[in-house]
Amino acid sequence: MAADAGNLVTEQLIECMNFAAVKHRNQRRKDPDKTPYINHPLGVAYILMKEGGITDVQVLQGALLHDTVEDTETTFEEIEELFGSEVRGIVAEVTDDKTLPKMERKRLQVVNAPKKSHKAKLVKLADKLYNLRDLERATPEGWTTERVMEYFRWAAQVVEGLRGTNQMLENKLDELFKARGILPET
Ligand SMILES: Nc1nc2c(ncn2[C@@H]2O[C@H](COP(=O)(O)OP(=O)(O)O)[C@@H](OP(=O)(O)OP(=O)(O)O)[C@H]2O)c(=O)[nH]1
Ligand SMILES: [Mn+2]
Repeated sequence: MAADAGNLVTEQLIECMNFAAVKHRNQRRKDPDKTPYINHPLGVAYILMKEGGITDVQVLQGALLHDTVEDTETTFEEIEELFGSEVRGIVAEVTDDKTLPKMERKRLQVVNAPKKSHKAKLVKLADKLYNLRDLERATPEGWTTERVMEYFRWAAQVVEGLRGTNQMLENKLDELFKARGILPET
């Protein structure tokens, strides 16, 4: 790759990391340590690169920004202005409508997963993989064992609709589901 092209990609990614860090600056994860929220979008992009083999810069940008509109005051217009329409599109596809009741949002994720673009499906697979591993690592404050198990069962339904997208990520998700008895052992 030409040096200039490489520098552009580096700049695009660092712009997103900084934007997400600023937007999520006051947020913490739900674990007892109150981990900074930014660890999550960074980790989702890291999973895509290191475990999914993904180098598509727009997918990685989408991963870094994927919770900014859903969880902060960020707008889609802002994302488009700074990062372009394709990144805006990926973020829009993975953003839940927080005005809907939680059960409806959860149901829509299952129903809509198969209709998502390939790039949005990649971000969703890595998001679920990160969150399930996070649940294995620490139980969010106030969550019962049953609620954790319910999240695994729901995530497995969403992942059903994302299959055929990235075998490496899907295999790692399947290992987690199997360990919980959610998929039949093959
Ligand atoms: N496992 C885990 N999740 C945490 C933690 N802190 C925050 N979260 C976030 O909580 C969401 C899952 O919790 P839920 O109770 O199911 O959903 P809610 O936040 O919308 O109410 C995920 O949102 P999301 O990334 O938008 O994904 P999704 O689950 O909505 O698809 C996840 O990123 C934590 O310590 N552990
Ligand atoms: Mn997320």
